[in-house]
Amino acid sequence: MIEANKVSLRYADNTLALNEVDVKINPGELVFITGPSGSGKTSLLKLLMGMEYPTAGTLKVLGQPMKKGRSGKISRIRRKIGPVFQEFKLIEGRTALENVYIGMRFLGMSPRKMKEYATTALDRVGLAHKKLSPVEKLSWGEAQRVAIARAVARKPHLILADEPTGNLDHDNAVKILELLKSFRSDQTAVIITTHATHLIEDEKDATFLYVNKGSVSIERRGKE
Ligand SMILES: Nc1ncnc2c1ncn2[C@@H]1O[C@H](COP(=O)(O)OP(=O)(O)OP(=O)(O)O)[C@@H](O)[C@H]1O
Repeated sequence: MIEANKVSLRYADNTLALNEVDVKINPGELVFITGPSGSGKTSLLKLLMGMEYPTAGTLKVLGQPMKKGRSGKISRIRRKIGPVFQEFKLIEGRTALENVYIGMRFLGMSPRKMKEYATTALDRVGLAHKKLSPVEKLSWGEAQRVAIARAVARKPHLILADEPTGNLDHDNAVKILELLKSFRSDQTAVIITTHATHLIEDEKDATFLYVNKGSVSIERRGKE
């Protein structure tokens, strides 16, 4: 589902954010990306989302080569990806339900189906009772769960979460990780960057990508 061969990313100012990364991720994998601040974790997620392109090497996501000039095909791939980024980009003045709809707007679904999927997603994140609340009236943790509902409502094949445990106390960080992990399925891989290594060190069935100064090493644990 993801195949990176000697992928590098050099930004316009010449910063080498990723250096010859080789990684293969299979459908249904749970992946944690860890590493020091500035090591390249977000850059890796941006490549997977098609927000940046490799400046060397080859990257395929869900069978699609991720390179410049393929924006039509890449936007079709993006529909199969559910991103949860640090700044949630929820739309104020709109309800939780409307914010989840917005994530599905380009999928060509009927309004009835969209409502059904959005309602199910809000239910899964424990916010059915807040679906008609404007998002600015929600707590930070609730807003984060709306962002997760928005990412998962379309039933993506790949969920990408950038530092979802940041800004959360221990109990809520554990809950958010459990919630994200619950969306893993045979078809859906879940990839999470986190600084909270103490919360994931006991994971027995997961893949760990350790990023250090743009290099990535991989450890696979569990059911092979
Ligand atoms: N748009 C950009 N232009 C130039 N350099 C960038 C850009 N974005 C990130 N960088 C640099 O690339 C390197 C990797 O950054 P990245 O954001 O991927 O790290 P990170 O591991 O996600 O860090 P953090 O844990 O602090 O979020 C850093 O040196 C950063 O300063």
